Amino acid sequence: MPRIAYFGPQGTFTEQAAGSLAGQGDELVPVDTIASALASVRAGETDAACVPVENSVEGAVPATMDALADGEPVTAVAEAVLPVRFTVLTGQDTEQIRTVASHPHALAQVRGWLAEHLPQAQLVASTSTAAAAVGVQRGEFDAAVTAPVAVTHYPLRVLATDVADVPDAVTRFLLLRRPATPPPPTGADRTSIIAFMPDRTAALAEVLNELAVRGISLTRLDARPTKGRLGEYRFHLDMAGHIAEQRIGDALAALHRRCTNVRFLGSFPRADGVPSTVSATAGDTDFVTAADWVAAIRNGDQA
Ligand SMILES: O=C(O)C(=O)C[C@]1(C(=O)O)C=C[C@@H](O)C=C1
Repeated sequence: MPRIAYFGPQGTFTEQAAGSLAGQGDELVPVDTIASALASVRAGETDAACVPVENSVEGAVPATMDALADGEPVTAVAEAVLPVRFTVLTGQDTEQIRTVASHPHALAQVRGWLAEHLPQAQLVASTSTAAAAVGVQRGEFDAAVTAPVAVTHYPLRVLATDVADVPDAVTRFLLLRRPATPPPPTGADRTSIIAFMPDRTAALAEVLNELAVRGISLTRLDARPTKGRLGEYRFHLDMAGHIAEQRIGDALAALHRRCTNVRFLGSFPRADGVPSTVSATAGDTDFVTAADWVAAIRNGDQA
């Protein structure tokens, strides 16, 4: 039976995402950190891992960026986008709540609500929203900001539901496997890479230009320090399109020439189903016709 590791423990938003991406009969395996979810796939202990990648309010999840960049390559084969509204669970009377724990991304999305309803409480970072609920059960914290499903696993008092400073917040999750042939293109795909840049003037501008001249639309650009010298960064880029498409393959080949290293993180269908727009001169046939023309010249065969 295929096993999917997910960022747990039971009752996280990631468990919900993993459930929506799993096939029938897949076993969901909770692990405590994002790094250990990816480590279990790399080691072959599980077949896939589900982790959060970005939130519409708080941005990228740094632990996921680092776990994708370090270690053996893994590639995304699918994504899910979930609405994120929180439930506040407690084991105390409201007046006695002194500490509220959750994942830092979750705390950041309910800061306004906490200031209004629990102004006396100190905020404590936990490894995940569900880990905060476990902490409340153990008496380590007085309240936890969790995913709505957490209450089915951790029978605590529900202090509030539907809590969100930004009502339409969503988080995007990836399903990752050991590298294999990407799923076939659908016309509404995303390609994800990490570009390790040389320390050279305009290096990032050159990379972005390679995408721009091929009419490729970026859907995300995030920087993370390489943890080497101060000022050295790697860039996480998501773009509309699939590596099977000529303009994407051609652009990635150009980045391979320009960057210190490019890590391919997958081409997979977009959860929002938005089709890629292809400019008038960057369709697959434009590239094939152009390549045939060059080949003909090289063969002394110019029409
Ligand atoms: O802790 C969880 O429940 C998670 O799945 C992690 C996570 C995140 O990393 O952003 C997922 C969605 C919410 O934005 C808050 C926390």
